[in-house]
Amino acid sequence: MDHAALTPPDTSDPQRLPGCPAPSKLNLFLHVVGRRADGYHLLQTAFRLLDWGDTLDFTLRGDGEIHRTTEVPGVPAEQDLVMRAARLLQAHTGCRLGADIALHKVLPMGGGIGGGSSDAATTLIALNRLWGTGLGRAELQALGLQLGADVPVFIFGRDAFAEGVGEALQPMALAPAWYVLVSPGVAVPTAEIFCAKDLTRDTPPIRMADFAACTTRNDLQPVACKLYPEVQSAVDWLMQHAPARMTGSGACVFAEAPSAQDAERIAASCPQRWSAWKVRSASRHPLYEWLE
Ligand SMILES: C[C@@](CO)(OP(=O)(O)O)[C@H](O)COP(=O)(O)OP(=O)(O)OC[C@H]1O[C@@H](n2ccc(N)nc2=O)[C@H](O)[C@@H]1O
Ligand SMILES: Nc1ncnc2c1ncn2[C@@H]1O[C@H](COP(=O)(O)OP(=O)(O)O)[C@@H](O)[C@H]1O
Repeated sequence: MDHAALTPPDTSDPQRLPGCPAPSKLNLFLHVVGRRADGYHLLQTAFRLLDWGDTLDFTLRGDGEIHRTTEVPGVPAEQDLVMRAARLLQAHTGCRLGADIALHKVLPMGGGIGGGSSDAATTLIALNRLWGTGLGRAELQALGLQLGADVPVFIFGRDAFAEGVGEALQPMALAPAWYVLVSPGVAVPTAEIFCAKDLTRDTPPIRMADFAACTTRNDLQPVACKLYPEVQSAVDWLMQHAPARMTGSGACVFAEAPSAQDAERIAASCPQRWSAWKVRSASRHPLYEWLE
């Protein structure tokens, strides 16, 4: 399947920000190196931003109310990370303005490609502009972390080597690449994978400088594949074409392709019961320039 590239929105109307992009991500590797006292896991991972994502429209309201104006199957408005992000920014800044927010969802949910987290990050970045609340990148990242471990990287806005629970970020220079992304049609709950008894939690830490030379893996993959056999089937299928790996806590599986044509050809041959896309890397978040 093909999709439109993400572009920055039209900013000509001070009351509206239509078509704000929320890109997806891959975890090129993911090592669990320890566990905090609160149960959260200490990770090392390489986040790669992708030129494919959801889009959101924001319209200013003067009455302080925040509404989601679109239906998102399986995500009631009150549980939507978008609504939680908007309320968090409003409370943090004491802003008296509100917004109508339309979320156009295209990313598979529970896919390990960070859709919900990216929607939340785009909401923080866009409303910070629309409301004129003036928070800087670091403050927005810290706010985003309250919503989820994956939110800060989308505000950071660049490919990153991440440590901690995913919030300690260093920029990473990665060559542009094409990927095949396969969604095996199951949603994997992140918490279930981190809770698993047989998860490897003691992978020795690596240094960012050694990333290219090291043998890496996704420590969450064996657990997800055991609990969700379709994920293992997708890895096995994609492996026939190129070295394949699961992203995040799953369920999506990806492989780098030598060219756009190869990515297209492999995606087109994906078994009918799954979805597959040709996806290009993005070196910057499309809203990167909006923050200092
Ligand atoms: C695994 C990763 C890799 O990028 O991505 P996804 O597969 O979700 O996209 C992330 O660490 C996920 O981040 P995110 O999806 O924001 O997770 P959160 O909402 O913060 O956490 C969901 C649950 O996962 C567990 N969790 C999450 C992150 C972490 N470092 N250790 C954990 O133990 C916790 O049980 C937490 O309650
Ligand atoms: N805006 C949103 N988009 C997607 N999922 C959301 C959103 N808000 C809350 N969620 C919840 O978060 C869960 C996982 O979100 P998602 O980001 O798609 O997956 P992952 O964490 O695997 O990358 C969903 O199953 C859903 O219950």
